[in-house]
Amino acid sequence: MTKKPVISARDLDLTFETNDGPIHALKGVSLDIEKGDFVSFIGPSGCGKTTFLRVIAGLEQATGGDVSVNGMTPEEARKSRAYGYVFQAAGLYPWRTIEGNIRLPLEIMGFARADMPRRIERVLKLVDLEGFGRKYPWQLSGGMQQRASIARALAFDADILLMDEPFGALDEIVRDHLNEQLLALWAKTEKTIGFVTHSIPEAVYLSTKIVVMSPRPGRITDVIESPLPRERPLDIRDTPEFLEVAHRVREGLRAGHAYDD
Ligand SMILES: Nc1ncnc2c1ncn2[C@@H]1O[C@H](COP(=O)(O)OP(=O)(O)OP(=O)(O)O)[C@@H](O)[C@H]1O
Repeated sequence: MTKKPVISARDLDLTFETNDGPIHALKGVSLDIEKGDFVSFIGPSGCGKTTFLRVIAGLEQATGGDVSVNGMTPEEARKSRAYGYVFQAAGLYPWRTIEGNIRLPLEIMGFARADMPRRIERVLKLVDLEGFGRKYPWQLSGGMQQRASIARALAFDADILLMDEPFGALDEIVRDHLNEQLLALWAKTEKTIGFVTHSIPEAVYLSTKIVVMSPRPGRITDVIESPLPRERPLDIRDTPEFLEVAHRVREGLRAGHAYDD
């Protein structure tokens, strides 16, 4: 049986018209993401990672090509709450408690009030923040805030989670811990995840598929299907298989840079 991709991009182009002339942010981008895939987008600054994620999310419109998300246009998918989106900065409202922040999208989407405490409890548990719902964001560490923002993206049960460099601002130990927790969460929830990162080890550790991108114009230069098992202890990073994938990503990034000179 062939699986139908959850997200499918065909020959995407996106040119931003700016005062300094057009910027070709995406060119000829084609990719299939299957249900339950964990796909990382990696590449140098300006290669279009965020733009691609935003096109999938229906927050940006491609100027050419096609995208489908759950068989719908990105805009329809956005309206039908097909995905949760986690931004670079946790972006929690400081005047709302953690519970209040998680409740916000549920309020906007018109979920039944009576149902909210149960949902909030469940997602706080998923990100290991039980008991922190009544705290304010400033009472939590950076890593905990980022987990709270993941909980907010999970609260309305979307099958797809789009994450734009969620752990970029955190120190390495915290990041390792969150990577482990994210993998556990992914295994438990069977979500399809699109994840932007600058970090080779992070991309290799997390992903079933690694998409290497390169700038000017932003395009995909390599798609690596990970040979690593889905269950991954942190020390898998010392295995020859892991290092081999990391090497291929690094080579891909290097080739993209050479093109740039
Ligand atoms: N709204 C916009 N208007 C004009 N240009 C834009 C806009 N958004 C992005 N760009 C440009 O498109 C290109 C791709 O940007 P994008 O943010 O997608 O890259 P990125 O790979 O995510 O970079 P980073 O790793 O630094 O976040 C860049 O040259 C950027 O300046």
